[in-house]
Parts: sequence; structure tokens; C-alpha cells
Amino acid sequence: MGQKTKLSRNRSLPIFPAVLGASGAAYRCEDYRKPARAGDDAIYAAWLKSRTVAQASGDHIAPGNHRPFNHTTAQLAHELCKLCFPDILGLFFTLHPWRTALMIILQLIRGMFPAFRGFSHAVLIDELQSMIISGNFLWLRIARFAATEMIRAVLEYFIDYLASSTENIVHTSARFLIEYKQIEQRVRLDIPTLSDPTIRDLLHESDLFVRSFGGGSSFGLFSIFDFTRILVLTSELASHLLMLSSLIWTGKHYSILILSLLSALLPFTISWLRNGQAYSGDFDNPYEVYAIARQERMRNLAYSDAYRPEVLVFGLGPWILQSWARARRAMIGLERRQVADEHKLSDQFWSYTNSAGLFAAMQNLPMILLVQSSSASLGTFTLYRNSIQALFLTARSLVMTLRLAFQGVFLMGAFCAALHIQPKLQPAADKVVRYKRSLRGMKIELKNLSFSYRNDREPVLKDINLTIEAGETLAIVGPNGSGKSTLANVLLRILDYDSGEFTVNGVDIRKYRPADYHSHVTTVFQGFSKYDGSVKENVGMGLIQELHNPVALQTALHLAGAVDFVKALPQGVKSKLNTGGKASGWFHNPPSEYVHARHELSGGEWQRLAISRGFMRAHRPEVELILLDEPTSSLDAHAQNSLFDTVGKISTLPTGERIKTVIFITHRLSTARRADKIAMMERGRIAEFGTHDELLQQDGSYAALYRASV
Ligand SMILES: Nc1ncnc2c1ncn2[C@@H]1O[C@H](COP(=O)(O)OP(=O)(O)OP(=O)(O)O)[C@@H](O)[C@H]1O
Repeated sequence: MGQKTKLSRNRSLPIFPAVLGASGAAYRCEDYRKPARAGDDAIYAAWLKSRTVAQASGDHIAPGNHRPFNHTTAQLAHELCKLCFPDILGLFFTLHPWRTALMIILQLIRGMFPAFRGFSHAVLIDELQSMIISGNFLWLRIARFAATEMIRAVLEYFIDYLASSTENIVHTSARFLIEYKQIEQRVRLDIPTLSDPTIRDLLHESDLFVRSFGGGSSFGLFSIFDFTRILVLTSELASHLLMLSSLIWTGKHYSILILSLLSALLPFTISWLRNGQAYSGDFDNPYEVYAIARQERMRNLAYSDAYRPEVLVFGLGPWILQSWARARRAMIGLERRQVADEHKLSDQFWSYTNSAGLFAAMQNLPMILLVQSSSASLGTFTLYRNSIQALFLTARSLVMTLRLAFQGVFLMGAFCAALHIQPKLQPAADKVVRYKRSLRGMKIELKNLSFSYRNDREPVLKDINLTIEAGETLAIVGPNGSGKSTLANVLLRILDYDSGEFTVNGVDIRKYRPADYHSHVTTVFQGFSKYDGSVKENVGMGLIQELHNPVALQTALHLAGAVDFVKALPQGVKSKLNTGGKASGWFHNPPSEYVHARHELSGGEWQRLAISRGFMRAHRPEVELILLDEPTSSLDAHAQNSLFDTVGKISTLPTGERIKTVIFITHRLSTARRADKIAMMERGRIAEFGTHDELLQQDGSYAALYRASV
């Protein structure tokens, strides 16, 4: 379904024409099916290398931490800029071509304002000086100068306003687009891809990049829009330099200019060098990373309502508090160490703040030389002095911005690389086969199939050999932890397998697009989700295109035996439900009015809603497999029988012909005997396989379990 989703036209957001309008086709969800470009791998490789070079030990730095500035990282940053910048800028240009161009031009013009302002003031001072010396005050001339000044100020204000509003519009739509891309990137990734630790780190840094769009350099991050600040600062620096060189234009005076520049840049250079060498505000050793993670985990345990019952029952409060305090103290220790480092630096003689007076005095030296060797006016001196100071401050801001930008480039690299991650379960475009329907249910064959969650662990599924004929009903039973749910997830194509064969209707499952395959199955998970929303949403999520179809909703509720309790709720299917966990959209706990407006359900009622969700699509002809993982664990015996009767009816034509394959996992062996075949799992293997009677005759584990249960 995700692949077919298109963004609907949204008329209330006129600032996103290219994204949401007719020409926005370029941003449809199916975009990600485009083949990977050659550069995509290079972006990922450069990003990955930047994380390794940052640590001498060869370990990776924690996501979000600063890369040191050295030759290798500079080269990698350069490569990432080359590969990503055209794409990112291209995105903005696609949104607002002329506004983006205007934004860049206006930023360049904006940067020239300070130098022009200084020049204009200098002319005014000279004029006043000559009037004071001559004693001849021409009010008309003064008025003309005042008017010119005012026009300049109004013009500056207007350009400033235009630049800010243009930037604002581009920024708002760019932020929308970037967030849109982030969500698009996330919903298309499957579980095996998301469980790869490197991919998780990549997505973490990609998220930091997206967060940096939230407003300037929030969270201490560099926003892509700070790149426009680099433009302003560069043009400001250039205009000051131009101004200074026009003041001192002979060869002799150039040596004064160079002396001036050196004296202006000296404090900043020393401060930067020392900062660069002595202080890095990162937490990048494993212990620090562990402390941060533990602190967050404990905070989450303390805040989240989802854990509250177990926290209370098991008396976890003191332990959470102690663990959080230990991790927090460790963090405070680290922060203090960093602050101490900063203070040590600021005590240094060469530190900029304490020696500003000395450097200011040094900057006067070239001016004295200038006075001696020219007939400069008072305005010229003022302009010269101000330009030197401004040059120093601008250069300082520019280098600080560039240092931040340097880190921002790696986050941008992560974002670009994340856009092109190929989901692990997605077959290569040239290998894709469309789902082959059997019309009598799904035929599934597993041969020597093995699976482990981690390569370094013992397989959870070992040498599974299983054939389920089209239209058959299979019960999977076995002790806790024997691998039943894992097998279900492999069958549902949520997890991949490591070795062996898995065919569906005679076709290798790896050739089907997961989304295509999923449109032919329905399921009820053992750990089903409770959605923070209404009954209607909780059920309708099973077939989202029928969410607003009351007949489809009522049928699904009826099949799951959920009609009566839903009717009893004050707003029926529109009643909002209390999930018990942290409701989305609230940072800590939602306000009490919000909670009280929601309705509590029992465990069995929630399970019936999960079953209704599965039934939203179960009866549809294209659905060929119904897989139920412990669907009746919270239901009474009567409800359990009625559920399996319903599944039987849905999967059989009135003529008695089977049209759907049914697999269910259960601990209740009285239910299992209803199936055509039973697979008894033990320690990741299918230990016994056959009909109920055959297994009883074998007198093995199943027979023992059955005897114990009756
Ligand atoms: N996401 C996971 N990551 C790592 N290991 C897992 C994961 N899920 C399950 N396991 C491990 O796989 C093994 C099989 O778990 P599984 O949930 O498949 O068993 P089960 O037979 O369904 O158990 P139960 O009857 O309790 O539901 C267990 O040892 C479990 O610890």
C-alpha cells in the first residue's frame, strides 16, 4: 500500500506548489523505487569512513559527535559536498526556482551593507568636519545628506525585509520537503534494514540533519540555511577588504593594510588554534555513550505510562532512580571536565576575551602610521578603524560558521545516503516477479530454512522443512521460545532467512516485492499494536482504503465478536481509546482532560479489535494466507471456538472448496486439533509434523503436551 500512496493535493498550503501540486509528481512515494545511482554508494562510503577516521582505535564515533578537522575528514567533507550539495540545492530550486535564486542574491547584497554604511557615515563626518573648520553651515547641504542617509537606511531595511521574507518562504517549504523525505525514507525501510546498527546510526545522523531545519542552529546544530550566512559573511568580508584597499591604495600603504589585517586577525587566530587543539565538546568514548544511553533509558522508564504497571508491581522505582542518578552523575562529571577545560583556556594570556584591550591597542599602530604618511580626513580614519574592527569580527564569525558547517556536511551526507538505502527485503528491479495467485490459497514450501537474529548467535530456526498445501490449515505449537513467532515473521516476510529455500506458489519468496506479497496476506500478531486513536482507526488500519467505509468496519467487528462492546462505548466506533502508554504528541504525560476523554478496554477487548483489524481484509479474494499468532490468548473458550469457526467460513466457499491457507500459532492444543496438520516446534526445529491423530500415535512431545493439557 505504501508504494502506491500518492500525496493528495493540499490547497491550504500554497507555499508548497511543487511538492503538493500537479508538478509535485516528482515527490510521490514510489520515488524510492528508482534505481540507485553510482554516487549513492560513494556518499554512504564517505559517511561511513568519516565515522571511522574519527577514532584512532578504529571504532565508530557515536552518531552526532563531531569529526575532528584533519586532512582525511576535510577530503571526505569535500567529497560529500560535491555529491550531496547539487541534490539538496536542486531540491530547493525545484520548490522555488526564482525565490531561491533571489534569496542567494539578496544575501550577497546584504553582506555589503556594513561597508556601505561605514562609507556613508565617513562621507557625512568629512562633510561636517569641513563645515566646522570653515564655519560655513549650509543647511540645505546638511538636509541633502540627511535625506541620502535616510534613503540608504530605508533601502537597507527594504532589502533586509525582502531577504528575510524570501528566506522564510524557502525555509518553510524546504523544511516541509526535508521532513517529508525523512518520513518517506523511514516508512519504506523494513525490519532487517532497520535492525542493522550502522543503518540505525546513519538514520540518527540523518534525523539530526532534519532537526537542524527546525530553526537556525537549534540543538547546537548547523542548519543548511546557515550556508546562506556564509554567503553574507563572505560578501561582508570582501566589501570591507575592498573598502580598506580603496583607502590605502599605494604600494607603501598596502604594507600598512597588511599590518592592520595581521593585528586584527591575530587574537582570533590564536584563540581558534587553542580552541581547536584543547577542547572538543564531544562524548565519544564508549563509556560516555553508554552513560548517555542509560540516562535516557531510565528517564523513559520513569516517564512512560506503558511501563508504569510493571514498575509499580515489581517495585522498580528505586532502581530506576539510582541507575538514572549514576548515569547522570557520570554525565555531570564529564560536563564539568569540559567546562574546566574551557575555563583553563579562557584564563590563558592569549585568550581573546581577556586580551581584547591589548589587541585593540595593537590595531591602532597601523593607523598611526597611516596618519603620518597621508593627508587622510577624520571620516577616512573612522571608516578605516571601523572596517578593521568589522573585518576582524566578520572573519571570526565566518570561521566559526565554517567550523559548524564542516560538521553539518557529515549530517547532510547521512541524510543523502539515507535517501538511497535499499530495503534489504526489496528484490533487485531485474529480479522482481509479480505475486503468482493460486486462487485456492497459498502453497508454502520451506526447505532446510535457518535463521538467526544475529550472526554471532545460535540460529533460532534450524533446518526447517515444511510444506503447506494451498487451502490447508496448519497449527504451530511448541514450548515458549521454540521459535514459533519467529517462523511466523519469516512466513509473513517481515524477517528474511539466512539459508535454505522458501517458495510461495512455486516462486522464490525473495523475488516478490514485500508490499506485493503483503497484499495477499492478513495477520493478527501476538504482540499486536494498540493505536492511539479511535476504535474506527484501530480496526480500519487493517485495510486503510476502507477506513471510512462503515459497512466494512461493522463486518470486521462482527466477525471478531466485537460489535457489542463497541456499541456500549459512548461514541461507538468513534470512541477514542486509552492505549495505556505515552500518547503520541505529548512530551511527558498528556493532560488529564485528554486521558479522561479516552476509554479503557480490557485485554480481551483489545485483542478483539486486533482480530477485527485482521478481518478487515481476510475475506477479500486476493488474500490467500491468514496467519494468526496466539489470536485467542486473552479470549474465553467460547470466543475462541467462534473465532476459529469464522476463520473456517472465510477460508471456504459454500461449495466446501478451500480458498485460503490458514496458519495459526497456539498453546491451546484443543484448538490445534482443528487444523489439518500440526507442526510441533522444539528449540528452533520442527520436531514432529502430522495430523492430530498421527502425532498422538507417535507418542512424542506433542502427545505428552496434549495429555498434560487435557
Ligand atoms: N527480536 C529478537 N531479537 C533477538 N532475539 C529474539 C527476537 N525475538 C525473539 N528472539 C529470540 O528467539 C527465540 C524464539 O522466540 P519466539 O518469539 O519465536 O518464540 P515463541 O516460540 O513464539 O515463544 P512464545 O511461545 O513464548 O511466544 C527466543 O529465544 C527469543 O529470545
